[in-house]
Amino acid sequence: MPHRIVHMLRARGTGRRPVMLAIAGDSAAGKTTLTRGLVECLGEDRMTAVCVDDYHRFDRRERQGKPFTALHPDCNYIEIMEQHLQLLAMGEPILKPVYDHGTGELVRPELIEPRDFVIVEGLLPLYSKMARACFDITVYLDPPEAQRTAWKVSRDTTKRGYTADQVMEEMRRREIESAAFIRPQRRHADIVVRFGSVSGRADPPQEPLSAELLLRPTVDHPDLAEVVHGADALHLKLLRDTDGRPVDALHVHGGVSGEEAEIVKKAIWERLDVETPFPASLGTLADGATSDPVAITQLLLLYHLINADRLRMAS
Ligand SMILES: Nc1ncnc2c1ncn2[C@@H]1O[C@H](COP(=O)(O)OP(=O)(O)OP(=O)(O)O)[C@@H](O)[C@H]1O
Ligand SMILES: O=C(CO)[C@H](O)[C@H](O)COP(=O)(O)O
Repeated sequence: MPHRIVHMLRARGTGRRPVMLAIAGDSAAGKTTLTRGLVECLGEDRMTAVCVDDYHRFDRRERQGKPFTALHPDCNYIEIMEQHLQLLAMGEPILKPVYDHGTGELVRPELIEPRDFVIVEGLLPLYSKMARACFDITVYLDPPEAQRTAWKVSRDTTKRGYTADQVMEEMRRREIESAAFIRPQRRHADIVVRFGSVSGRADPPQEPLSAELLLRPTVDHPDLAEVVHGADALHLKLLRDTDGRPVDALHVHGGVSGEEAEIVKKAIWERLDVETPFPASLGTLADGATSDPVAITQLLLLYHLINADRLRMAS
C-alpha cells in the first residue's frame, strides 16, 4: 500500500522541473549584481529570481531588541525557506514573504511561479542540508572583506538609509554570525567566485576588478584549458582548496581586452552547442559600468544552467 506521500507525488503529475541555481554570500558580496545580469540575459519569461533574505523572521525595528542579527538562522524562517525551495524545485508555485530592503519592513507576500530556471540568492540558501538538496548548481561569492565593506558602506548609505558609522557598527555586530553561518556555506559551493585583485597582482584603480573562480569537480565544467589557451589575461591554474584538495581556478584579469574577452566568451558558448543565441549584454554593474570578469562569470553560470536543462530534457 503506497504511502500518502507517494499518492501526493503521483497526483502532482509530471510537470517540468526548473534548473535551480543558488548564489550564496554575505551582505553586499555582489549576489544581486550577478543575478540581475542572468535574468536580463535569459528574460523573466524563462528565469525566476528569488531572494531568501525575504524569509527574515523580524523586521529591522524588531531586530534591534534581539540578541542576534539578520544573519542568524534563528532570525529567519529557515524551515519555511526549505519548504519553498522544495516546492520550487518541483516546479510548484509559492507565496513568498517579502522583506523591503529599502525600509526594513516585511510587506505583502508575492506569488512566485518557477520558470525554466530559478536563481535563489541570499545570505543562507546553502545553510541546511535540505536547502542544498534543492539545487543543481551552487555558487558562493567570496570578495575580500575590505572590498565587501566598501561595497556595503557605499550601497547602504545611498540606498538603505544608513550612515557610514552605522554600517560599520552593524558589520562589527554581524562578524561572529558571519563566521558561524555565512562563510561555512563556501564549502558547499560548486563554484567560488572572488572579485578583487588576483593574488600577487595589484589591479589599477580604473580597471574593473579581476575575478578568480574556483571550479570544484562537483559539477562538469566546460574544457576551459582549450578556451584560454594562448590568452594574455585569462589563466587556468591548479590551486589547493581550503581542504587541501587540488582545484582548478580560472583567473580573469580586470584589464582583459574587449577582443580577448569576446573570443573567450564565444568559445565557452560554442561548447554548449545550443540554439540559444549568444548573450551579448552581460557584465553590467549597479552604476552602469561594465566588467568583462563579471560577464565571463555570468557566462559560465549560463553555461551550467543551460547544460543542466539540456541534460534533464535528454534524460
Ligand atoms: N563585481 C563587482 N564589481 C564592482 N562592484 C560590484 C561588484 N559586485 C557588486 N558590486 C557593488 O557592490 C554593491 C553590492 O552588490 P549587490 O547589491 O549585488 O550585493 P548583494 O550580495 O546582493 O547584497 P545584499 O545581500 O546585502 O542585498 C553594489 O551596489 C555594487 O556597487
Ligand atoms: O544582510 C542583508 C542582506 O541584504 C541585509 O542587511 C539584511 O537582510 C537585513 O538588514 P537591514 O536591517 O539592513 O535591512
